[in-house]
Amino acid sequence: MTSRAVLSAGSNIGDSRAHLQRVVSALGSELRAASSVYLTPPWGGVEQDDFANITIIAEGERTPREWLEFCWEMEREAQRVRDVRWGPRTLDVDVVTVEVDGATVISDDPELTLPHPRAAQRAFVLVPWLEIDPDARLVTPDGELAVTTLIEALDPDEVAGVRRAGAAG
Ligand SMILES: Nc1ncnc2c1ncn2[C@@H]1O[C@H](COP(=O)(O)OP(=O)(O)OP(=O)(O)O)[C@@H](O)[C@H]1O
Ligand SMILES: Nc1nc2c(c(=O)[nH]1)N=C(CO)CN2
Repeated sequence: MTSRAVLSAGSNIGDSRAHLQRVVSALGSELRAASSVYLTPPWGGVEQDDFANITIIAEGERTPREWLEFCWEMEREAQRVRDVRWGPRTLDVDVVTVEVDGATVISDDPELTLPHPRAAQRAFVLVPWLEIDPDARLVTPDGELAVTTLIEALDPDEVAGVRRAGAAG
């Protein structure tokens, strides 16, 4: 079984670039592509510092659940404290979507919902993803859509707020 995961990582506490870089490094030979680091205004209505975000493509023999466990492990290592929903954090790693043997995995399990139910609304996920995969597509409740189409549907100010800040690392 070969699986391909798109992961989104964000940080707005501490050395954000270092937190993101550790995720990239931890993937080792499973890393296929990592976007530049983007500085992004906070999404979700909580007043807080801007985030640094990256989107990553990884490939390996992991099940979807094992990709989630990788995300948890990364968050644990960054000593993330669960506090305010959509609030500040040292590191947040989400599984955006997983393909197993070329087919998109669909799951409504609250512990691992796939594709991630809010990814289509998040410029901080989609813009970096497009950088590393110009043909990226996401399965949404409205069908499978090109990431470019999803970005066009977002608030242009939100998209413009996602600023490339240089290579990861
Ligand atoms: N696709 C997914 N990727 C990561 N976590 C998920 C996913 N689907 C469900 N979850 C569950 O969501 C729980 C809460 O995640 P987390 O605290 O990172 O949420 P959040 O970052 O505040 O919000 P959001 O889910 O909107 O990014 C996780 O413990 C995990 O079990
Ligand atoms: N720009 C941006 N906003 C967020 C982010 C994030 O990674 N980037 N993560 C959040 C946690 O769910 C809430 N809001």
